[in-house]
Amino acid sequence: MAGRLESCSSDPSSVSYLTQREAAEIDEELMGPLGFSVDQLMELAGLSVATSIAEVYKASEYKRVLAICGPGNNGGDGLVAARHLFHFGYKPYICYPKRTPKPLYTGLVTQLESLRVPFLSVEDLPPDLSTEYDILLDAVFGFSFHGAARPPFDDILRRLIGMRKSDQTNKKSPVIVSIDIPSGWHVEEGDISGEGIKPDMLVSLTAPKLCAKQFHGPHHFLGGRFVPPPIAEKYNLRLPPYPGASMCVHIGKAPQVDISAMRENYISPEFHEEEVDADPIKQFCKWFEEAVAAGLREANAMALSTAGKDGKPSSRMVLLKGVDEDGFVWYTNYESQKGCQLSENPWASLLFYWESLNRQVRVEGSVEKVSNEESEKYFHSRPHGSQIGAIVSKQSSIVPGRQVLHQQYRELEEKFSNVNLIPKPEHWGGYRLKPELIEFWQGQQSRLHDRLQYRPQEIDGRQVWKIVRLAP
Ligand SMILES: NC(=O)C1=CN([C@@H]2O[C@H](COP(=O)(O)OP(=O)(O)OC[C@H]3O[C@@H](n4cnc5c(N)ncnc54)[C@H](OP(=O)(O)O)[C@@H]3O)[C@@H](O)[C@H]2O)[C@@H](O)CC1
Ligand SMILES: Cc1cc2nc3c(=O)[nH]c(=O)nc-3n(C[C@H](O)[C@H](O)[C@H](O)COP(=O)(O)O)c2cc1C
Ligand SMILES: Cc1ncc(COP(=O)(O)O)c(C=O)c1O
Ligand SMILES: [K+]
Repeated sequence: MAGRLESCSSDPSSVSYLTQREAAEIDEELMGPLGFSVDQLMELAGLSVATSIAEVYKASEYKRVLAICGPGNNGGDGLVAARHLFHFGYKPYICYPKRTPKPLYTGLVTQLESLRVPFLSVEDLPPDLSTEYDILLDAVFGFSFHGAARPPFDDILRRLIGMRKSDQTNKKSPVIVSIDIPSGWHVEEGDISGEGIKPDMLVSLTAPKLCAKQFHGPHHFLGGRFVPPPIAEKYNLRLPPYPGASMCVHIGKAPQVDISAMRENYISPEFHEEEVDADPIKQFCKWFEEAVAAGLREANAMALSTAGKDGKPSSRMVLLKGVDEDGFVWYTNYESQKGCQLSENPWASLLFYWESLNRQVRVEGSVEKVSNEESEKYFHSRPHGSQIGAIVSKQSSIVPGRQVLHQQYRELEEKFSNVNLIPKPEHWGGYRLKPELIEFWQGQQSRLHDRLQYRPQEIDGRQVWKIVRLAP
C-alpha cells in the first residue's frame, strides 16, 4: 500500500437530495406544524457546522476564521457557528454587511460582540483574504438563493473565487467551508458556469440539496440532527445515522489521506522530575484520575502484550479493573491465547494511551493470577449478560458462526433464569501484574517529549523507586 488510505464514511448514493422547493417546504413544516422555532433550528444548524469544522480543521492549525454572513438564515447559521467556534478555541471574525433588524439576528450579533469577536465591513476586509485567515466560512446564501449574486456579495464571492485561483502556488491557503449551499451555486443545478466557488468542505443541513451532487471537495458533512420521523417519511428521506452523540456525520466520497503525512504536534505542559510522586502507583492514580476527569472514554483500556515460550509477542486490549501497591489487575479467560502465553512466560507489559492529554504510561513486570475469591467477587459484580458471555466464550478458539454463540447464550439464559448466582467458570479470572518498570510519557513539541521512568532499587535493604529521565 502506497501510504494512501480511504477513511470510512457513508455511501453518498444512499443519501437523499432535496429540491429547492422541498427544502423550503420542510423548513415551513418544521417551523409550523412540527413546533420548532427558527432560533432552535439555527442554533442546531450552527452547532453542526462548528462541530463539522472542528472534526477536520483543528483549532491549533486553523485558528483564524472569517465568517461571511449573508442576509438570510444561512447568514444566521454562520453567526451561530462563529460563536461555537469561539468557544471551541478558534478566533472568529465576522463580515455581515446586510443585517436584518429582527431580534434573533440582533441577539446573535450582541452575543458575538460580548465575546469581543470583531465585525469587519466589506471595506475593512484585507485585500488578500488568503494571508489573514485559515478558514473562510461561506454563510452567504442558502437554499433560497436565486438569480445572480447582487452587491456587495457578488464582489465577495469573486474574491473567494480569485483567491483560490491565484493561490495555487502558496503552501497553505485558507480552506473554504460552505454552509448548506456553496454560495452563488444554483440550488439544484450547482456550479452552472463552472466558475463558482470551490469549497473544501460543504456542511449540508437537514438533507443535501441537489447541487451537492456536484460537490467534489474532500469533506461533505451532514448536520442538523433534528429531522423528526414525519418529515423523513413524508419526503422519503434516506439519511445516514449520526455517530454517537455527534451533531454531524461525514457523507460523500471518503477523503484520501496520505498516511505518511499524518502527524500531530503535541503541545502540553512540561513534565518535571520535581513534580512527580516518589511512588509510581500514586503517580499513575493521579494521571488516571486526570484522564477520567478529562472525559476520556475507557481511560482504563490498556494494551496487554505477552509472549509464550516461542518468544513471539502478541498484544490486545484489556480493561484495568484495579490498581494498588500490589499491581495492575485485569480479568480474562485463563485458556485464551494470552492465558496460554502467560502460563508459559509470566511476564507482560501494559500500555495506556490517553490521546487528548498527550500521555502514555508503560508498565512492565511479572504476572500472577489473582486469588479465586477475588475473581469470584469480580465475576459476580459483572452484568448477568457478561457472566453468561464468559461461560459461552471459549476465548480465542474457532467458532463456526455467530449463531452458535447466540444459541448457547439463549440456552444458558434460560438455564439461569431462576438462579441467583451464575457459577464462574474455573478458567475465568484475574491476573495481576507487579510492576518492575513504569514510564510516564508526556508528548511535547518537536518530538522532545518528557519521559520519566521508575525502576525499583535496593538502598540499605529497603526497596525504593529510582526515577530517571529518558531521551525522547
Ligand atoms: N431545516 C431547514 O430548512 C433549516 C435551514 N437553515 C438555514 O436556512 C437557510 C435558508 O434560509 P433562507 O430561506 O433565509 O435563505 P438564504 O438563502 O439564507 O437567504 C435568502 C436571502 O438572500 C437573499 N438573496 C437571494 N438571492 C440573492 C441574490 N441573487 N443576491 C443577493 N441576495 C439574494 C434573499 O433576498 P431576496 O432575494 O428575497 O430579496 C434573502 O434575503 C438554509 O440554507 C440553511 O442554511 C437553518 O438555519 C435551520 C434549518
Ligand atoms: C477496549 C477493549 C477492552 C477489552 N477488555 C478485555 C478484557 O478486559 N478482558 C478480555 O479478556 N478481553 C478484553 N478485550 C478483548 C481482547 O482485546 C481480546 O480480543 C481477547 O481477550 C482475546 O485475546 P487473546 O486471544 O489474545 O487471548 C477487550 C477489547 C477491547 C477493544
Ligand atoms: C471478552 C471480554 N472479557 C472481559 C472484558 C472486561 O470487561 P468487563 O469485566 O467490564 O466486562 C471485556 C471488555 O471488553 C471483554 O471484551
Ligand atoms: K452558503
